[in-house]
Amino acid sequence: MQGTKFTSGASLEADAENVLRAITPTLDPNRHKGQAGKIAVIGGCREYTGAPYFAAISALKIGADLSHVFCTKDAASVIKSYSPELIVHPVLEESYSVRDDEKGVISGKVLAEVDKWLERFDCLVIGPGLGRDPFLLDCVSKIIKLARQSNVPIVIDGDGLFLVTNSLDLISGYPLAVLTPNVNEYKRLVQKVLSCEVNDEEAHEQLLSLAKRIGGVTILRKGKSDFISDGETVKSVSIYGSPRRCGGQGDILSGSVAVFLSWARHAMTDGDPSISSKNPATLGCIAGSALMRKAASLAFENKKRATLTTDIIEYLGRSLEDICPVQ
Ligand SMILES: NC(=O)C1=CN([C@@H]2O[C@H](COP(=O)(O)OP(=O)(O)OC[C@H]3O[C@@H](n4cnc5c(N)ncnc54)[C@H](OP(=O)(O)O)[C@@H]3O)[C@@H](O)[C@H]2O)[C@@H](O)CC1
Ligand SMILES: Nc1ncnc2c1ncn2[C@@H]1O[C@H](COP(=O)(O)OP(=O)(O)OP(=O)(O)O)[C@@H](O)[C@H]1O
Ligand SMILES: [Mg+2]
Repeated sequence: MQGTKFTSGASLEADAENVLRAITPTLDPNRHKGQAGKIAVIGGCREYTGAPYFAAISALKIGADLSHVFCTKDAASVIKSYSPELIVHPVLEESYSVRDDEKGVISGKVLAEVDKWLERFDCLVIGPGLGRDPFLLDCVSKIIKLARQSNVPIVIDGDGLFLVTNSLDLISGYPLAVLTPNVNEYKRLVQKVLSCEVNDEEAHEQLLSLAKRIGGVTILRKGKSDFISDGETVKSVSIYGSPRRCGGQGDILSGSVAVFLSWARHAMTDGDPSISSKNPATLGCIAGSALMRKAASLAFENKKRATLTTDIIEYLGRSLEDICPVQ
């Protein structure tokens, strides 16, 4: 991204610390469990158990009250064993465990299990460690449709992006959808939606038109700087992160964006005038990106080359505390 039009515009840089301060709720003794956020991650299969864990535990470490994971049966006991804090639902099925003649019934059961909970969630994160099994992705398409009907915000990452890039109708025109593509995922989106290649000379305009063409979703393009657009504006978050590119940092980000998006919506409902005209999805992305990068830089200061995703997660709390101290 260096040397592009995109990075040269200093005015693009978001005032991330003030966004974090505006949307982070105070710790009020009158609040009950759940009011600081109930998040669910849809992801976790035979191959990947780390990614949904990272997303779900990050949500808790930032300050959400409850974090659920909906994953396959194979992944569930593994994810539970990482943490007793997570509520894990072993409901998803992959093709290898389902006969063709059972698919309709099983798909109905998966949907019913998720639907029981759906309206209680403030945000879903769809995709970390989901895998690409066609039957499983078909069930997840139906979950996305249900979430839309119930106006539940969704953050789409990892294999969730693989799914929606091939079925854009799932999210097109849904302003409560956030896409968090990495370099590969962004390339696939641009190719599919704009029928061209990524153009870093016109990166700002390209991101705007991508968000506009998909129809009002918010896109957080991850990279050396993160760029965020809802089709109306473009913002960047460039605060220093970490030079370590260990896997899992995007998963932290997706869980963080889910919490901050929920908090931003609550702050707006509470009538905070400093953010009343803003898009909560954009605010959630700015806050999530800034916090993830700050935590990564603190972890790197301490662990250098040995920095891993679990180390970064340990710094999420302190990073938020530095910006918004508990009163
Ligand atoms: N500890 C964990 O559990 C972690 C798990 N993680 C989880 O991993 C998943 C993939 O995410 P990622 O970031 O590796 O995807 P990305 O950069 O597009 O791909 C890199 C290359 O791999 C290939 N490829 C990927 N999946 C494929 C498949 N099923 N079958 C075939 N090819 C596949 C891909 O090829 P292409 O898509 O271009 O065809 C590209 O060349 C996702 O669920 C994520 O959450 C991460 O969050 C890290 C920590
Ligand atoms: N070159 C970089 N310098 C600093 N931070 C970066 C750089 N590249 C990515 N990041 C940060 O790391 C986080 C994850 O981005 P990344 O592109 O690694 O996602 P990802 O490939 O989806 O990760 P994951 O391994 O979890 O799937 C983002 O918050 C982004 O800001
Ligand atoms: Mg990723």
